[in-house]
Amino acid sequence: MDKRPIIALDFPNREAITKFLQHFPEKESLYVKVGMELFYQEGPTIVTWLKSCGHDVFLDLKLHDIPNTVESAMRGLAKLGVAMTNVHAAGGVRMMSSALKGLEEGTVEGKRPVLIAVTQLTSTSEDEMQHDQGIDRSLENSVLHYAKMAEKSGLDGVVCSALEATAIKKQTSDDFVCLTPGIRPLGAAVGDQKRVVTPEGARALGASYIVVGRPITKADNPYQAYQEIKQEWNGEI
Ligand SMILES: O=C(O)c1cc(=O)[nH]c(=O)n1[C@@H]1O[C@H](COP(=O)(O)O)[C@@H](O)[C@H]1O
Repeated sequence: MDKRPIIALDFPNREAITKFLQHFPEKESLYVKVGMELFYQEGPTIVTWLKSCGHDVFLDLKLHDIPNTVESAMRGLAKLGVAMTNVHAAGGVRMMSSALKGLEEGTVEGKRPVLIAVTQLTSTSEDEMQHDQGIDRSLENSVLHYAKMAEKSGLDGVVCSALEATAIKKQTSDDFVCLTPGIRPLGAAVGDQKRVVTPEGARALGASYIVVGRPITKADNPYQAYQEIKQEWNGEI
């Protein structure tokens, strides 16, 4: 379990991030997430820059394509030296294994980035999953299925809601990662998320990491919001 909540930097450009990070003490090393909104605008240099500021980066591009394409993309992304990255488990075992192969081969120095697979997005409800994806099982079963496929492919863990973390932990190895977005402190606006859990709830349910965006990025005082969420996540309040 990482003590730092991962902050989702869902901003359009570097200028907006610079403004946001001014709320934080300069020397504080954060764990931040660069997603597609930012990466598609700023490209790989945004990762290099955040790392040079002393932050760890989770590169969330949710790759999902044919195995050969994903393998080559991962081989290139590995050079950025991010701490963690991801693919969609729906791409299947062959695609996930290829992603891992590309990442391993592309890692030139240091440790290979942690590789995890998105199961069912935390914005998806069971009804939506069954209707839109035509999956005739419970949401928890679908997430568990994907988690086992990810483990079989050699991946380090999955992205899921903390609601499924306990069940996943029971059926996978001890160090299997459950990274959980959809985190909302009590009373916070839920927005488009469906399977939400508080920071304290995520800890109690066995999450390995929490990812938090809007409750921090849209707060009047982002640093205070971050500190409160961090304390709750670490069981300090
Ligand atoms: O892979 C992710 O990070 C992810 C997976 C998922 O199932 N749900 C999910 O919300 N995320 C990401 O986590 C972040 C959550 O942001 P907030 O809803 O603002 O806290 C966003 O950047 C999403 O892209």
